[in-house]
Amino acid sequence: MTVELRTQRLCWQAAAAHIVRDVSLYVAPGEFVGLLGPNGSGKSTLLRMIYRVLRPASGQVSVEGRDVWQSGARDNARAMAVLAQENGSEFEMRVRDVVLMGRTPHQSPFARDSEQDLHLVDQALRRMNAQALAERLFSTLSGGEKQRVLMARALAQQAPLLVLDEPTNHLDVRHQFELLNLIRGLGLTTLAALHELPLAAHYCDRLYLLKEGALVARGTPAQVLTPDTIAEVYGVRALVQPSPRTGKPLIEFLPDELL
Ligand SMILES: Nc1ncnc2c1ncn2[C@@H]1O[C@H](COP(=O)(O)OP(=O)(O)OP(=O)(O)O)[C@@H](O)[C@H]1O
Repeated sequence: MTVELRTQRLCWQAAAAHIVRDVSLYVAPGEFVGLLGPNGSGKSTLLRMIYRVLRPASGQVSVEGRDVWQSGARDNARAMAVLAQENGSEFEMRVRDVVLMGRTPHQSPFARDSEQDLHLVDQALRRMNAQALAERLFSTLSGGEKQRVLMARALAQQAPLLVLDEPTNHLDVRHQFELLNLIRGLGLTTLAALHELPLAAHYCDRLYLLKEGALVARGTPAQVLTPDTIAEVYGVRALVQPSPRTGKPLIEFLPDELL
């Protein structure tokens, strides 16, 4: 099953500051959409309203037409798996039990973990190449290992929608590719905040670009990742040309020519 995600005119403010302004976006069933923007542009705040941690000042979030803020936490957890930025590094739990938390929305209260739950946990750990960590204490893992385990927890949840806040954070280059290949291969509806423009260009079907809380560009990677837009939003000069191999935008940053 795949689902669609829609936000309509989402706003959030802190004191008098408008942190997210009027953001309407759409992720089609099975689409992998990237959310880009500089530090502090509002990506995490927007995602937190989508995954129902931060109540919007105004606007709506709906999954398959159902308003997430009108639905229960359990229904939402079945529909949406989340990789948040605050990564729960305080967990004093075995890795296997952290991943098992992903099964909670499917379990009835006080029920024991089923064979199916344990099987899905093993499968998710294998997919994230983290089986060897299963018996370790989560708090003792490296940053990248934690990230892979939390991604395994999101996979074990078997939700049709993934909302990911910087999923490649802490990952080395090979693990970044493995994770993004995996996400693309799952074919789930996915919205991911990303910092690495070259990765977004290669992996995402479409992109939304935030600046100071508002959307300033949307479209395919080739439409969004132009030298002018990168200069305007990030203050960095870049050369962009289609890859001879994939046709997707190849970005060469010019780090000595900051604007
Ligand atoms: N509770 C709050 N009170 C005041 N300001 C806040 C609050 N939460 C977020 N902000 C501010 O809102 C802005 C957007 O923050 P947010 O974390 O959404 O940005 P981001 O695009 O995810 O940034 P980064 O790329 O650095 O992770 C920042 O300037 C942040 O300091």
